[in-house]
Amino acid sequence: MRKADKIFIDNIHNILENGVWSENARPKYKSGVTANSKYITGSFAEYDLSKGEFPITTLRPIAIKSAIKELLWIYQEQTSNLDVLEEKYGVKYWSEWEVGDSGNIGLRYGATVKQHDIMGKLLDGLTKNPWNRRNIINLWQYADFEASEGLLPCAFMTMFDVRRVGEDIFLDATLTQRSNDMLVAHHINAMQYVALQMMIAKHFGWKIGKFFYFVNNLHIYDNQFDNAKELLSRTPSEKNPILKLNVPDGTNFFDIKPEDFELVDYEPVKPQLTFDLAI
Ligand SMILES: Nc1nc(=O)c2c([nH]1)NC[C@@H]1CN(c3ccc(C(=O)N[C@@H](CCC(=O)O)C(=O)O)cc3)CN21
Ligand SMILES: O=c1ccn([C@H]2C[C@H](O)[C@@H](COP(=O)(O)O)O2)c(=O)[nH]1
Repeated sequence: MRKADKIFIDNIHNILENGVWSENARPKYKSGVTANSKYITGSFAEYDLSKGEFPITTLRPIAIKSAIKELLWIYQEQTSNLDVLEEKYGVKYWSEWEVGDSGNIGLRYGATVKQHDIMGKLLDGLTKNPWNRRNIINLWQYADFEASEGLLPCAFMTMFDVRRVGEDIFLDATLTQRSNDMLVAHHINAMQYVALQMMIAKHFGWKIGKFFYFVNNLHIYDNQFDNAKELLSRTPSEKNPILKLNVPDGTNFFDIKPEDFELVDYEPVKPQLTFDLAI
């Protein structure tokens, strides 16, 4: 079985059998009922992208194109404006987290990237000395949290390092996430940061290396148990999906478009599941 499917199945079993229940949970369902979840802490996985190990399950369809568009909204557009996400990119799934009638999700994500010129500084650091060990994206900015309301970032820190093997330079990345709605967003989050890693690698003409994924609180909500059991009853695809970025080496980070990405050999098990999200 593919690594990502095995890890997903193991994580579901682990949460159902060894997880503990949240108390005083923040989110609520649309009905107003508190959304509790069963969770484990300290989940870690390693994927060698250069060997075709991508962090995507085949047990249900994952909205990869939407995930990549959301990522471009954050790191290229550098805005938290929902009109941009919904109208330019056609991604609707953030609307529940609008702050009042502001049209945005607060000084968070893309607005934080812009506020601190995080992407500019990251690319600059890698340009000046690829072997520096300080290539960090940190969206956990307390000053921004004090400046506006809004959901706090979940996938909040990414670190990058280069590694030479013979003639080739590989770019490795670590994504750190404080909280993850596993059935909904585990593979969305992992694959969107793999896409970011691929974009940075292309910008410099490097190869993609390893992707490390750490989640501190990995959970399944109390209204998702039927979905969890349905996923466990399925047989993963025999095919191994691979994400490709079809642009030449050296393509500027900001010139890469959603349609430059292609997910090949992706034949997820259907039908799609539906989720009543914790908001
Ligand atoms: N409880 C919760 N879970 C999340 O995953 C989440 C939040 N809240 N709050 C902020 C963002 C919004 N995210 C979301 C929200 C909805 C979908 C969703 O509905 N996904 C569908 C398909 C969407 C599509 O086709 O565009 C899915 O089946 O995964 C995904 C990510 C991730 N984040
Ligand atoms: O990119 C994302 C954004 C959000 N989530 C999930 C993780 C949690 O279930 C909620 C956020 O609730 P908190 O109470 O702030 O932890 O949204 C995700 O998995 N990925």
